[in-house]
Amino acid sequence: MNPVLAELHDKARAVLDPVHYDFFAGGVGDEVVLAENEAAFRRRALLPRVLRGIEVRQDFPVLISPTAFHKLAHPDGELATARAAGTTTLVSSMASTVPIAEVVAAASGPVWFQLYVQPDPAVTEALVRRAERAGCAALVVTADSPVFGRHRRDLAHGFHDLPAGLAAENMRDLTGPGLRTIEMSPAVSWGHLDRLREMTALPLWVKGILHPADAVLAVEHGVAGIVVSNHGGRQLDLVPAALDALPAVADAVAGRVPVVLDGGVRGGGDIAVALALGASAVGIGRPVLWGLAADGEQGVRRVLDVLHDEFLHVLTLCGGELSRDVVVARC
Ligand SMILES: Cc1cc2nc3c(=O)[nH]c(=O)nc-3n(C[C@H](O)[C@H](O)[C@H](O)COP(=O)(O)O)c2cc1C
Ligand SMILES: O=C(O)C(=O)c1ccccc1
Repeated sequence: MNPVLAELHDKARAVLDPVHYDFFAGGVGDEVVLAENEAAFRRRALLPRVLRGIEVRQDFPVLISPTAFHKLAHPDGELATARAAGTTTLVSSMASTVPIAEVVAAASGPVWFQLYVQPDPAVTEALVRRAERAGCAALVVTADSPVFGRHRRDLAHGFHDLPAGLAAENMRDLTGPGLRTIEMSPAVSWGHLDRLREMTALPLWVKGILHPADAVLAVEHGVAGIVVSNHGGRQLDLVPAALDALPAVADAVAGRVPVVLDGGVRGGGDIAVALALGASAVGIGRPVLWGLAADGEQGVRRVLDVLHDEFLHVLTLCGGELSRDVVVARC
């Protein structure tokens, strides 16, 4: 792994309360998928093209994936993440410990709002209005969580609640005074997505697609984009690595909407592999949390800078362009 990312992860592990480290680091069940997300990249090799005479000039195809409770990592929480994002799109978790309006105000680039559709439609609508008023540029509905994942590390620690003074601030005073808890609901369906599309002019993304048939349904329901994701191995521990699910989803979508991949991206080479297999960009989850815990805004900035620098380097070594044929199995 890149030594800067390794150093930030080590420092995060050292400074965080072990309960909070395990909340961030952990996955569901036996954590098979957690490990597979990273291992899947190591099972691929890049087959570069040469002598193409291309000087790479390319946008940084990275988003910050939504992760909950940044104040557990650093006192500045999501404000530090937003400041560090620069021009990188920040997908801000509905479960942020800073209200979305303050996250957007701290950011200089686009902020998208990640939403778990709530069983009470009035609460969902209030959250959408909150995101709109804040100035969010898109809504990302997470579809892979009909129930909370069973995270054994959290259960072993008895970690259920945020410490005193921290809260999921977007849930404050939504339809009455006080704090609401975030609920997951197996009743959430494509119908809810349709209602969201009618409710708001914001581009609507869906996150947590693995099956190509669901990708087709998402396109038919008018989404602006799809995030191929297994929630960083935190929901169902029997699914494929996110990278292994990507090609079939990309084929099914056939360029009609952008496809973003998240899960296990830990270096510039991983970004290149995901792009070659059909992603238009990748999302970064835990490495951002390690940067934040290790060194606040500066740590997150270092994570993004290292990934950007490595990606451009790899892309140049690959001849400047990525297509499916430049990725082969590493047997
Ligand atoms: C600590 C933690 C909290 C997360 N919280 C959310 C969340 O609130 N909403 C969401 O859609 N995904 C959430 N995710 C999933 C991430 O958006 C993303 O899919 C995943 O972390 C990507 O994998 P990576 O960590 O290997 O980069 C969370 C992940 C972690 C590790
Ligand atoms: O931990 C998670 O993966 C997650 O998505 C979440 C959702 C709501 C509250 C806290 C975490």
